[in-house]
Amino acid sequence: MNKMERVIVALDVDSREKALSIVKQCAPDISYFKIGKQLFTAEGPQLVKDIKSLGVKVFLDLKFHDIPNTVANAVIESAKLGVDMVNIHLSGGSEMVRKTAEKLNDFFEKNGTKPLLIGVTILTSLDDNALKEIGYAYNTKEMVKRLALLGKENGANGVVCSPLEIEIVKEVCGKDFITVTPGIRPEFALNKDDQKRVMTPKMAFEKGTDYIVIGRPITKAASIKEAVKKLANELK
Ligand SMILES: O=c1ccn([C@@H]2O[C@H](COP(=O)(O)O)[C@@H](O)[C@H]2O)c(=O)[nH]1
Repeated sequence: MNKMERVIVALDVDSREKALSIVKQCAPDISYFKIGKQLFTAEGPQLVKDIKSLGVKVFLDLKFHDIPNTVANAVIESAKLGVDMVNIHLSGGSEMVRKTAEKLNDFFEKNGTKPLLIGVTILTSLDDNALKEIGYAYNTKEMVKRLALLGKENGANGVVCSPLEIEIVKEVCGKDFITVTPGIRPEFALNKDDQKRVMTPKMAFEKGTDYIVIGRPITKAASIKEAVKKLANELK
């Protein structure tokens, strides 16, 4: 896959019309889109199916975090929508991850297809001070490493982490364990907004990430088409 095929654009908008307009403006250079809590809450599962029917890939970013039975069943409902990637919070614990992975494997046996199961490690909006405030005993790098291992050992296909931890995740979990990295700020839009652990897209790919997630630098650009072009140039 070339780099642009590994760019996931976050559709963080409040309506179907806006989401479909972004998808159209990104085409044909970008073919992977992320539906998160805002858009899903506004428009529901039908929009997920409709975006999938355009022939693009969908990452359903609902970051499930609950008791094992609830998370596993919610992930199965996501799989039924035909999405390509789903995620859960790894801080939900090993039993939650294992049960979800097992249920997804059963789903695969019956349907011949399943989404990638990706575990969220530490949100890219958090830094070491924020982890201290929450009461975590380790810094961001160590926490990401520990949670990534927990994910790998219990059946996740990869993790969401910041680009700063790509190398450590690959080192401890192996190069085939997928990294999905938000916290991406291209040279043409370096404002961090609420992100703390960031990197440029070019550097993130150089560090070995599998996918980058990018939202506002593209979706809030004066011209989405122009921003996509600039991103493609940066990645050349
Ligand atoms: O740790 C995480 C997990 C998910 N996200 C999501 O990625 C995008 C990033 O958007 P930007 O506008 O490029 O900052 C957004 O949908 C988040 O919910 C993340 O940023 N960090």
